[in-house]
Amino acid sequence: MNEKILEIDDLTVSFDGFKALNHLNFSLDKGELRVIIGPNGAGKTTFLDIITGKTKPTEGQVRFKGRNLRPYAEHEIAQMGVGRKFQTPRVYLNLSTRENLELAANRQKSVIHTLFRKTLNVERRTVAELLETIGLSHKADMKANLLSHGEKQWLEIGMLVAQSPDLLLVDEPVAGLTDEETERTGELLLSLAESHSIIVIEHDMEFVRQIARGTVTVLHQGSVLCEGTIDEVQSDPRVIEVYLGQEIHADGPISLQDTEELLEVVEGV
Ligand SMILES: Nc1ncnc2c1ncn2[C@@H]1O[C@H](COP(=O)(O)OP(=O)(O)OP(=O)(O)O)[C@@H](O)[C@H]1O
Repeated sequence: MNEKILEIDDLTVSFDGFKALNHLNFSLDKGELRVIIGPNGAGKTTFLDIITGKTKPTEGQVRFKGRNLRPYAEHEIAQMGVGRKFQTPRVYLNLSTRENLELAANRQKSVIHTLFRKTLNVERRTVAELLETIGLSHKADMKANLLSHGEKQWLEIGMLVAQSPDLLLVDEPVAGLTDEETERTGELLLSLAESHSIIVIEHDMEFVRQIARGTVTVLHQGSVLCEGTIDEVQSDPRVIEVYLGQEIHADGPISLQDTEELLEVVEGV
């Protein structure tokens, strides 16, 4: 059996009695890139909040590298090797691309000797390597405020990678990007997936098709509705139903093309 980097058992998160996550079970293999999709309100953000320690479970357990995360604060979980990329880039606009990366890399150095990370699993990449990875070597000395939205996203991904996380959590990385930027973001995530475990939350189904090489997880009403390849989940009548918010009655199996058309309709709403 593959080594698990993340294991979530029977997790429930209640907000004043409302279950944002409801008896959710999930696991991620070390080195896996997993895409999570789900309609609005499915619990995707709460799911990431639980892994990073921003929100604590009402019931159930999250284990990262075999360790129960419950006793640890958000910053401690980050030091243990969980990096999160928020939807909106959080880079220092008055600093250059290179300076932003240097800052992120140095921040890691200062915590290297903490209780949790006496040795680094992944050798820290140099700033020059990071610039190359994110495709911004030619803009290394440009102030971040002059970068495009897509370039800021890549810079922030580079800043996360500078901290050598074992697990990267990426929340809707292509919202507001051009088609070309979206494709390049996909290529960047696929190249990072060669050396990291990654969870990507995404709405854009075309982008999901670009990056999903293995299992896709569909969340609905705080639980895992189904898991499978992108083709399997897109042709699963339960997925179509929750995306449309209504029951689909079909005499025969629903074809992938039908599903894609339906999803396009849903996304276009
Ligand atoms: N702090 C909170 N207090 C009360 N309810 C909350 C809180 N955070 C989230 N919820 C509710 O939990 C449910 C799941 O929210 P969540 O943001 O995790 O969903 P999501 O899948 O990320 O949705 P979206 O795709 O719209 O971002 C929603 O119904 C939301 O209103």
